[in-house]
Amino acid sequence: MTQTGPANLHYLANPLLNKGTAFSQAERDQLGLTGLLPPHIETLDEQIIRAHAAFRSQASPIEQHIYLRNLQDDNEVLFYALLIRHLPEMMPIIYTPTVGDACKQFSEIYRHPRGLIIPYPERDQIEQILDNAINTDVQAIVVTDGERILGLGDQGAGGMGIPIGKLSLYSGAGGVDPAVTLPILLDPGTNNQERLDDPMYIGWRHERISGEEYFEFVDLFVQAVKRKWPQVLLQFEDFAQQHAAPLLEKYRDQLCTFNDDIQGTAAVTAGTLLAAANVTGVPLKDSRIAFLGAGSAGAGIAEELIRLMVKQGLSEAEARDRVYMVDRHGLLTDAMQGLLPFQQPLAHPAASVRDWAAGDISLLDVITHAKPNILVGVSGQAGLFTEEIIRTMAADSDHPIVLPLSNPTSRIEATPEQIIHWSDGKAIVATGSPFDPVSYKGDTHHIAQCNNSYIFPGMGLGVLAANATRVTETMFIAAAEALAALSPALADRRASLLPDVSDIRDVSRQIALAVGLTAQADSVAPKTSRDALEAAIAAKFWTPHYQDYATGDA
Ligand SMILES: NC(=O)c1ccc[n+]([C@@H]2O[C@H](COP(=O)([O-])OP(=O)(O)OC[C@H]3O[C@@H](n4cnc5c(N)ncnc54)[C@H](O)[C@@H]3O)[C@@H](O)[C@H]2O)c1
Ligand SMILES: O=C(O)C[C@H](O)C(=O)O
Ligand SMILES: [Mg+2]
Repeated sequence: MTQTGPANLHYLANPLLNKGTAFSQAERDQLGLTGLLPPHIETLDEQIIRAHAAFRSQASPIEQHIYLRNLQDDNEVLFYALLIRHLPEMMPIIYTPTVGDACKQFSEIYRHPRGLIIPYPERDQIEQILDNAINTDVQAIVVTDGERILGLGDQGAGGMGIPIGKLSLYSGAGGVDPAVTLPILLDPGTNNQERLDDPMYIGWRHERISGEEYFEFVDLFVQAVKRKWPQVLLQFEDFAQQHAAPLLEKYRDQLCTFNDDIQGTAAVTAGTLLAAANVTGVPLKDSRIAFLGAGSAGAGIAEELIRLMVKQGLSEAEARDRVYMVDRHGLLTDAMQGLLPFQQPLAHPAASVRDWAAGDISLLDVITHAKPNILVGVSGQAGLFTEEIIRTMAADSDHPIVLPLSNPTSRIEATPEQIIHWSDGKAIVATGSPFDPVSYKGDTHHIAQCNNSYIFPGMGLGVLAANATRVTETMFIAAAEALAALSPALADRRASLLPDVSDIRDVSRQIALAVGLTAQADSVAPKTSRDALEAAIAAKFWTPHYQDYATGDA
């Protein structure tokens, strides 16, 4: 059937359908596209080369981000084909750290609609808003409310950059068809005065609603999602500390959901530390672990490590005794006022650490007295791992493991270069944001990127391929163990603790298998054979390719 007039826009304006210069002559004839496109018909490969040159010609990472986001809003097949071919080069642009700048500048760089925005004043219309999604078969949602964007705090509606970036990795790293993904921003206002004062701010210009009103708003959203897409996987991302854990507890048994900052981070860190244990020869159960930052990520990681230490033979009390959480007011103890419910089980008896300091027990006090061999930074504050802290730690440990996980790069607790120099080359380092290898005294230290991006794409693929209805803690343990088993450091102690980013699609497939098998064992997914699950993962795994609209071939 030959189409003429505006109907052809259907193909050009929908990024899930558009092929740009790759529309064939037959398609151009049939869809009424002749004259709208330059005459030279390109292959996807040629388009990738041209798009890569254009990407390279951008003057700065944020310009490159803007370029890629525009390409994504124009032609998703080309965007993903380009991204997958150049993942190590482009991941830091569409994701951490550049996505942090994109969130800060979201209003200035806003070009096209993507996903859904649900402002608080429109809370009575959530069902209609969900109906307006351009993709109807929605299987995976990432939602944020913009309140704790990386370590950059409240970015209001600018937080939308994060669900967009995370879902780009669902498809780019996890093989989930972009047609089934949906980024969502809940906009309950912002307390970021700079945004409220900015005439260009595109969000709801109002201070954040809070308390009961806030939880009711989120509940209206979750219940509407459950009604419209009962099977959907709902990933919560970058919610503030006072909301993240309560929302997870409230919804984890109501639908297929997880909190990436709590659970995804826990799994990637556990996987990194299981791999590190093979390098150092010190099993996790014999480690002592200090955290700077006892928030969503810190507590999530701590609880996961405790579960693993118990699995390795410790009692829960023994495992808890090995974990030290330091926050703004020092080491968490049971004498502290105002600990949040999720922090309380991680507090040490005050009596057991009474002699460590006269007042608040600092991280340095913890390093001095507890002599941890593992130090994790999830404070969102730059520079807190001082030279004295690292030197003190290295003096007591042959292989100190130091993980400054705060993102983006500007928030890191200490750079790999600093840590390796201060520890005289002894430290094993992994970071939340990407870093180049460090040379020190003739050795090259590879810096793994310990970021939940190694987990959530495979988790998403596994949940969808296995038809899981819930996300359990054991599924995250399985993901951590699968990741650790893929560590290049198993074969070569000098290699990175985690697989190269260029291998992340294979990593995601392996994690998906482990997650799917565990979902079946946990009875949250229909039982199948391992072969059938592998086949389901392979069938679900999307690679960018063009459909032939002339013949109807997919
Ligand atoms: N690498 C990853 O995959 C990954 C995953 C999740 C979070 N993160 C990063 O971790 C950081 C924290 O995230 P979160 O979700 O836990 O946030 P959060 O707000 O829940 O927790 C941060 C905690 O750090 C504490 N803190 C702040 N300043 C401190 C100081 N000077 N000394 C000690 N503690 C201090 C806060 O009181 C809070 O409890 C962010 O920068 C985030 O980007 C990284
Ligand atoms: O987004 C990231 O890079 C990791 C993590 O989810 C974070 O909030 O820092
Ligand atoms: Mg996050």
